[in-house]
Amino acid sequence: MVGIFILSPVSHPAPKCPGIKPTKVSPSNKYSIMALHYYLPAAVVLTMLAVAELSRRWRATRLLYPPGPKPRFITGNLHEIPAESAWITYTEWGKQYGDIVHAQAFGNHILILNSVKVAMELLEKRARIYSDRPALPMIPLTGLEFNLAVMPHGEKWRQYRRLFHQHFRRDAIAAYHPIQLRKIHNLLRDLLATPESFVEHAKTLAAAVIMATIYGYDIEPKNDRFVYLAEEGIKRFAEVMLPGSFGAVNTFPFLRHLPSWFPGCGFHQYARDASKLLDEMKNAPFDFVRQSMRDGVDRLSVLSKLLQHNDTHGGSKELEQSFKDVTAVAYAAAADTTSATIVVFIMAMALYPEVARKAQDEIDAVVGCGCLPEFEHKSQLPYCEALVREVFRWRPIVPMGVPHSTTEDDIYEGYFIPKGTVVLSNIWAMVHDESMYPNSDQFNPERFLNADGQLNADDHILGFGFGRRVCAGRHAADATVWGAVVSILSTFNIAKAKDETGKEIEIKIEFTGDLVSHPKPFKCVITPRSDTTRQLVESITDV
Ligand code: HEM
Repeated sequence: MVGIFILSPVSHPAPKCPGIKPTKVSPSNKYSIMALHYYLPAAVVLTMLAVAELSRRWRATRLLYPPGPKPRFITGNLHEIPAESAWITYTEWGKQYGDIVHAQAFGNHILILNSVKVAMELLEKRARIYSDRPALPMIPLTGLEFNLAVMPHGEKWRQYRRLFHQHFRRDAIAAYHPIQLRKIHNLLRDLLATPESFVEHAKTLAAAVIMATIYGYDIEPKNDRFVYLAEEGIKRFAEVMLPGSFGAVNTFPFLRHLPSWFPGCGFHQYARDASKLLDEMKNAPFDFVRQSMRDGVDRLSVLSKLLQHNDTHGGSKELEQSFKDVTAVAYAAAADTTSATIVVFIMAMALYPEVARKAQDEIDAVVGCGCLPEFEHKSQLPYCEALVREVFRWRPIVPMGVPHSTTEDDIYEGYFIPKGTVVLSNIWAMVHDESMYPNSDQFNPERFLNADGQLNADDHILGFGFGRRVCAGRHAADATVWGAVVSILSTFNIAKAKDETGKEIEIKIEFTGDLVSHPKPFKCVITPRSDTTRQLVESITDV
């Protein structure tokens, strides 16, 4: 508005000065005066705006970045950032520099958030500018743009996220409880048959639940084609996202324009192969559901519901594509994370048998011996709920979250955070913050209970991330993990394995250093609690 007023032509009366003869105005002079009247104010305003912007930028660049290790010329702090388990280094930096740490790599800014407080301040309260994802060149090259988890914070992401929300929000999850329980009961049978393969069984459970939920598809016990495709797809995703393998092209985007025969440009071939595989991963289960619909088989799955609705409302091919994308992402995001969390639970129970016993006493008192727990029992099992919260806290399996990035310059507590900064939530540091979780290395469900044994208010599972990009499947994940925990505890004991001399074999608490950090192989013994529970598991028929 101010600009419109200033730029409006103003009519000035000619000056009437005695003794001074008015000069005749030549056409060129006339234009100069017009220019003076009309354009000068505009030029002044534009100059003022430019100066204001420059001074804002100047002030911004004069502001300090948050504290952090001193960067080297050109490479920044790259030499100090380990390719694996970076959260350990970042937590050390947190102790030295504080809750918010700044680092650089080849001119790219990295911000590490080491406390819940700053994560809430930036990722939740300032979500408008902290909800983007870093744009890695390998993402479009491999055709991974369909993945909601790496999409930029724009209209397409909103549309996909809404679709996801419709089917995975808290009050939609109850519809999947029967599927979850059916697959969890299969897990119990598998554990009875081959307890030493508990990691494989946890993987099968996670894959089976999500495949049945989204495609209405019951996976084969071994060598399932869809599971194979999905696992290969997840591998490609992890390889593309991690700095190691494609660090060069992800750091120097111009490299993607070099031809594939150019030395060091093998990533083109990799991207082409990955793209084919990802297409197959999306298309194969989609075609299966479409074929079932043509055959008149109602698979009662997320995808068939979406397609039926779309077909009856004359929906578009574009929408159909979005359903294909969203369901494929659900599998990719759910399988690895859920199975790793269940293995963390098994590890914790072998290490802390007294915790398992307390939970078993609670289950026996509420559910009764000879019965398996149901989701209806959840509210009566506060200790078990606290135990599940502690599993998520004790060893978060996505310890660095998924990187966010900023879409605008920002200033936080006097520090300058430039547009395009990669923001990492160091969930590992947050769950080991001694001021929030004393003796944080101990597995202790009581930290989530009040003195009266009821749950306290700390129900924010930090392991699911923050803000608008918080895990879209967290309610489904929580339900599968809860169901697996109480069902296993109600029927089995978990203990450390023993060597030939009868001595317990210590479990090393070691994890892989990937985006999804899995427990490294460990031994434990899983045995039925009693003859009754053995018979109970044997009597499960629906495989
Ligand atoms: C124990 C299991 C799981 C854990 C620990 C976990 C953790 C996470 C984390 C840390 C993020 C990133 C959050 C952020 O950017 O701040 C995330 C994103 C996501 N998760 Fe999960 N997740 C789990 C299971 C699932 C399941 C079962 C599904 C689907 C049914 C799912 C779907 C997603 C999706 C779609 C995103 C991307 C959200 C976006 O970028 O907008 N997750 N998850």
